[in-house]
Amino acid sequence: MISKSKTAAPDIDKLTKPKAKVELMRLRLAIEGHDKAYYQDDAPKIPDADYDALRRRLEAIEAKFPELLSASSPSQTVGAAPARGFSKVQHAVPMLSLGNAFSDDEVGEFVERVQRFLKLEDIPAIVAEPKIDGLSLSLRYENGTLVRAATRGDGFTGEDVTANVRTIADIPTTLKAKTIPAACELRGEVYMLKHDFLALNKRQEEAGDTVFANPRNSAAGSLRQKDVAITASRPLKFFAYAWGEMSDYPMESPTQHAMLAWLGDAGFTVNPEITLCHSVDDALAFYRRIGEQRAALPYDIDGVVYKVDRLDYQARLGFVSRSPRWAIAHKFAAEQAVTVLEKIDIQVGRTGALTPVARLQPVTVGGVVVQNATLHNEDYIKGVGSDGSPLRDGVDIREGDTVVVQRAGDVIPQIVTVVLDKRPADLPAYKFPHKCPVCGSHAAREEGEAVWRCTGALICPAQAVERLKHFVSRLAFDIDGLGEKQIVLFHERGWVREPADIFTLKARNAELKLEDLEGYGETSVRNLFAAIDARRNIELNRLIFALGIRHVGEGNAKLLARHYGSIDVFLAAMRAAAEGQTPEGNTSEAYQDLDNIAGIGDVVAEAVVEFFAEPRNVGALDALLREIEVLPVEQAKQDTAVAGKTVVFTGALTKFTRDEAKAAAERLGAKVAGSVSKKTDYVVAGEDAGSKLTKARDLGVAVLTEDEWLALIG
Ligand SMILES: NC(=O)c1ccc[n+]([C@@H]2O[C@H](COP(=O)([O-])OP(=O)(O)OC[C@H]3O[C@@H](n4cnc5c(N)ncnc54)[C@H](O)[C@@H]3O)[C@@H](O)[C@H]2O)c1
Ligand SMILES: [Zn+2]
Repeated sequence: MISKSKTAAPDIDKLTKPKAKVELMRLRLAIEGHDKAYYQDDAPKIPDADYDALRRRLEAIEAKFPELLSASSPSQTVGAAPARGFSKVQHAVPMLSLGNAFSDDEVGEFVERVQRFLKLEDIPAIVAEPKIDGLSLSLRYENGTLVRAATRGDGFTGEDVTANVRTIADIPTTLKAKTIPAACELRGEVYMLKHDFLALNKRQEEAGDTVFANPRNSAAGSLRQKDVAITASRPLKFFAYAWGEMSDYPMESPTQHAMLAWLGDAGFTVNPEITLCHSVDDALAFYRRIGEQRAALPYDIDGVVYKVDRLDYQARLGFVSRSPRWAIAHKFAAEQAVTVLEKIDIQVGRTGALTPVARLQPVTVGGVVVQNATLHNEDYIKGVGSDGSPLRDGVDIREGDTVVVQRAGDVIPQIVTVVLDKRPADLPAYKFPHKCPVCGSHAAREEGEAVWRCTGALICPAQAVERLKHFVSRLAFDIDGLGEKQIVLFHERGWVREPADIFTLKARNAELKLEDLEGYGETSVRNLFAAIDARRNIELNRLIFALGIRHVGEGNAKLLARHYGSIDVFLAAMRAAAEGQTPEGNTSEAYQDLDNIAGIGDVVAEAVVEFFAEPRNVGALDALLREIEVLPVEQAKQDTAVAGKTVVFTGALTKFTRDEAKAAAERLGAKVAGSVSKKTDYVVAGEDAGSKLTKARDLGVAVLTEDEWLALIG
C-alpha cells in the first residue's frame, strides 16, 4: 500500500510548485488519518517505518518549497487533539516531539549543530537514553502530591487521566526526595512489558475483546480508558525521563543525568541503561549496544534519544517548531527477527482459494508482535517463484523450521529466509493438502496456476456467501428482492446455506417469520416469495451459469446449454464424464464430447468435470432440482437462410443493438464471430465500419447492410 504510493510518487527534484502543493495535501491527509488511528484509536494501520517515510517526504517537499509551509502542517504539530470523552488539561510547558536521525552521519550533524549554536570548542556531554515505545505522560505534583496526570495530546492540551494513573504502581502519589519543588510537572513514558502484552492479548482474544497491534498501542489503549477499573486490571509501567514546569530545580547547576538521579530518589523508576557520553563515538556505541540487546529487553524500544546534558545549554538551545534543538531521536531501521514456524494452516477464501498461512512463535518485529506470515501458495512454500525462478535460493519451508521474518512496506509480515542450520535432520517436507479444510471437498489446481481451489462450490461454507450472491445475480436466477444484502443476512441467520434453501424459505416461514425482520413486512415477504416462485422455471443456461463453476461465465453456460439441450441430457453426460476422471486424465467419451464443443477448451472442460466429480455439489444440485423446473433450450433452427453460417457484425448498428443482433442470429442457427476470416459468410456493416469491412472486401466475403441482413433473415 504505502510502498506502492512511495514508488508511484513523483521525484521530489522534479516536482513543480503546483504539483508539490497537491502532493503536500495528499501527504497531509494521509498523515492526519494515520495520526488519528494511532493517537486517538490506538490502532495504527501501517508500520511506523512507513509512517515515518510519509513524514520525511512531506518535510523534504516543504524544505524545497518553504512558501508552501503552513503552521498547521503535520511537520509543525504534535500528536493529535485530545479524544472526546476526556477532560482537557493544559500543559504548563508544552510536551513536544523529537527530531529524527536515521544514520550515524545525521547524529554527527546534530552534535555539530549544537556545538555551532553554543559556540563550543569541545563536544558537550550527551546523555543517551533508550527511546521507550510507549506514550508520554505528564504528572503534576504540588507540594510533593500528585494532583493531575495528562497525556500529551497535541502537545499543548492533553487528556486528563488522573484517576487511571493512580492505579499504576510505578507512579508515586507522593514524592520522596529530600528536595521537592513546590510545583513540578514530571514526565516519562507509560509502557507495557512484552510478555504482559502477549498475555493480555491472549486474554482479550479469548474474551472476544480488542486485540492490540503492539505493546505501545496496548499501553495507550489501557491508560486511555473511561472505566478506571479496566486500567487498574492492565499491567502498566512507567519510566521517568523528563519534566515540564519546575518551580525550582532540586540541585545547583542541574543536568539531565542529575535530574534522572533525582527522579529516582523521588520514587520513580528510571531506565537503568541510560548512559552519559562524551563523544559521538560513545553515543553511537551505545546505540549499537542497545540495538543488539533490543530483542532481549523486556520492553519495546524504537531507538535512542540523545540529549545535551547541561540544562543551561538546553535552555540556550531552545526549540524549533515541534521539537527541542537539544535532543534528537536516533531510530532503529526496520527490523527482522528469527522465530520458529510452528505450523502451516490453510485458509479458504471467499472464492475457494486455499491460502497457506504460517503460524509463528510470537516474536516482536519492528515494534509489532508477529504471529502469522503469509505463504501465498504451494510453489511459494516449495521455493519456486511465480515465474518459475527460485525463491530464497530454492529453499522450501517446512513446519518446524526456524525462519527469519520481516515486516517490509506492508503490514503483513514475510518470511525472508529459512535458517537451514537449525532444521532437524528428519523434518519432512510440507505436503500441500488436496482437500478443503473447511468442507472436505477435494481441491484442484489448474495447469499453469499456483492456487489450489476447493471444488465444493455449492456447499463450502467458506464460499457460501459469494456463491449465493452469484446464484441470485442478474444473469443467473435474478430474483427480485433477493440481493447481496439479503443473502448475507439470511446466511448469517443460517436460513440459506445452499441454493435449494432459497426455494424452501416459504415452506419454512411459519418458523422463520421473515416478516418480523427489520425492514420487512407482510407485503415485502409476500413479494419476495412470489419472486422466488416466478423463478422456479429457469432456462438451462441460466442454471448452469448460476452454479458458479470456475470459467463458466454466461457465454460458456450458453454453449453448454445449447449443446446438451436439456437438464437430463446435461446431467447424464456430466455424470459419465466425472466417472471417467482419473489422475492421469479423462478419456471417457462424455469428456471428449464436452471438450469438443466449439468454444469450450480444456481448461473449461476440466473445471466443469471437477465440479461434477465432487459428490457434494451433485447432492446440492439434486436438492435444488427438486424445487425447480429447468426449461429446455430453444433449439437453434436448422432450416433458415443463415443456419450454419458465420456472421460478423461491425460498425455502428442503428436498427438493433449488437446483443439483439447476436441473439437473433444465434436463434436462427448462425454463429456470430468477432473477427473476419476466410470462414466468414457474411459481414453486416453498420456506419463507419473500419478494418473488418476492408478485410471482408479483400477476402471477398459478402457484405450486407443492416436492411439487407433483416431481409435475409426475414
Ligand atoms: N503507524 C502509524 O500510523 C503512526 C502514526 C502516528 C505516529 N506513529 C509513530 O509515532 C512516532 C511519532 O510520534 P512522536 O511525535 O510521538 O515522536 P517520537 O515518538 O518519534 O518521539 C517523541 C516521543 O518519544 C517518546 N520517548 C520515549 N523515550 C524517550 C526518552 N528517553 N526521552 C524522550 N522522549 C522519549 C516520548 O513519548 C516522546 O513524546 C513515530 O515512531 C511514528 O512512527 C505511527
Ligand atoms: Zn471447501
